[in-house]
Amino acid sequence: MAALVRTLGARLAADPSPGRKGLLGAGAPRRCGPWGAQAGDKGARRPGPAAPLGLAAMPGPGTAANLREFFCRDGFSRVHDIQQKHRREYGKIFKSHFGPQFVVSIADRDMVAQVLRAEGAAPQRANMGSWQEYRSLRGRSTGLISAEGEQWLKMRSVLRQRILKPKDVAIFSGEVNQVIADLIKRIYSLKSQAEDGETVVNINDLFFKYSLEGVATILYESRLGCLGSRVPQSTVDYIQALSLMFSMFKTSMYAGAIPKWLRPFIPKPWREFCRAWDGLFKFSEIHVDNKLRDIQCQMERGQRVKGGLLTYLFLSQELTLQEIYANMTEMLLAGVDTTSFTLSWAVYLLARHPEVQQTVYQEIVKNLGERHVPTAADVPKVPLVRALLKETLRLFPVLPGNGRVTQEDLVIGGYLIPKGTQLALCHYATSYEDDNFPRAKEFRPERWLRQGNLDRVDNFGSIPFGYGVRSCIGRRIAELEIHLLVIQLLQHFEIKTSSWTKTVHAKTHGLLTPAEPIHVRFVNRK
Ligand code: HEM
Repeated sequence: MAALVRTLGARLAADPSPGRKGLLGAGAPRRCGPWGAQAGDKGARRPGPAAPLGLAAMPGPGTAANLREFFCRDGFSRVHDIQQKHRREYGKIFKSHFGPQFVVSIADRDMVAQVLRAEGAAPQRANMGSWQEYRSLRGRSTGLISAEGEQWLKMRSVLRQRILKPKDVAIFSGEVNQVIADLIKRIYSLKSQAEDGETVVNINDLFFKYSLEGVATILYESRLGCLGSRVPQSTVDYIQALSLMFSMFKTSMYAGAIPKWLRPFIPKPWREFCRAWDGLFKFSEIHVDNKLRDIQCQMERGQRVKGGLLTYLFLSQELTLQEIYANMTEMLLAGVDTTSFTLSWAVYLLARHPEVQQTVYQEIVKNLGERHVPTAADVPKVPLVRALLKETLRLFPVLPGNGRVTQEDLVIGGYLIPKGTQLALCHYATSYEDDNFPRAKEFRPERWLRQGNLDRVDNFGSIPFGYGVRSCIGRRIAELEIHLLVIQLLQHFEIKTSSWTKTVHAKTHGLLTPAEPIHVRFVNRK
């Protein structure tokens, strides 16, 4: 590893801006957005009409320090902490090198807003070279996450018609409620096996199965059986591939960060990266093919074919079969851990804050009743449930940072940032700024409640689903799964800390995850 650090360090020192001529300030700007240095330029180092500074003048950790932080001090598990540390040390905008990549980090609400509001028609999130390379190696298509440009625009315009708006996903309330009914049964069964009759250990395991079952029900229009006592083998294989993908997070980061020419010397990261993807694709192909066979049978019998997202994709023929496989694979990857970790954090926060839990419960009972099974139409009647999710994602944004590659020269914070620069938007750091959220460290869901119809509680300091045309396409699915489950959990149980519930810390493991398992007591309401 030391040799790797030395080699990368030497290459970066020799070529501080790989692939970009003039990145460190040399070369004339091609075009700056009309928003320019003055608009919302809260963090500018040299305000006013002065010419923007070049990147050479931007502060930031040195290459060697950054490599040490990430590769030797396990910085990959502390991405969220490092954001805050660098924000304190270097200010709201700073530069760093990560492997062969040069990154400008932005840890300021107004600058983040400036970047995202200025996006073009097909924003690029990050260099997806390693994802794209795997796909072309195996003859597979890219999906929404890995695609760029025209290809992305085409797929996004097809998928957005079916799942982007709350009303599109409201129709899945019935299916989601069936999954919730199974989860509640499972909780009763786990409680009955516990010594105290109440404690469920490692709730993320439970919510992982719920999220996988829930999102697969919507994406594949079929049940996987994750919440039963015997999980089918193909699902077990998938879970293994998924955990390989995440446990290999660091490895897959290395797979992207390690240049190709180093692969013969360090083959494992790339090999494991491909193995994990093979498993994820295989699972999607099995379920997509099953659905396709079903539809063919129905058509042969002369029946009218009706269905959800996948059926629509087959019948409309707007995407090729390879594109359907790729999108189902990438959406499933994006839709399971994100939802399950968010649920784990929400339940943890409710257990630790009984007074908040009681207020949310009272609102549910008052506006929906003690046993009414809610649908999407009921969610606006319990604004505190929505506020709870927003506050959970503010404190524990499952994606602590996001990325954009600039598509034209930009002036941000008084610096000229050339087209093609990788930006890191530090959402975790901005979520904990008192200026953005008074008493930011405190869990106060009510901060998200609207005072009146005209009041909008938007805040670029916390945008856990991203923003704009490339924001999370599964947001409404995740919200439906989480809102409906939280309502029913609180209708059935009072959630309490167990004697084992300690303060749980966050660590970055690809996503912002609990560093320790969370155990809680589900106490029956009646
Ligand atoms: C709590 C749950 C979730 C959170 C916090 C979350 C967050 C995010 C974020 C921050 C992005 C990047 C947005 C941007 O670049 O502006 C994203 C993208 C994406 N998410 Fe989610 N997500 C969640 C659940 C889901 C679910 C359930 C699905 C699928 C059903 C999903 C599918 C996707 C896809 C496909 C993209 C890429 C979109 C594109 O590039 O066009 N996500 N998500």
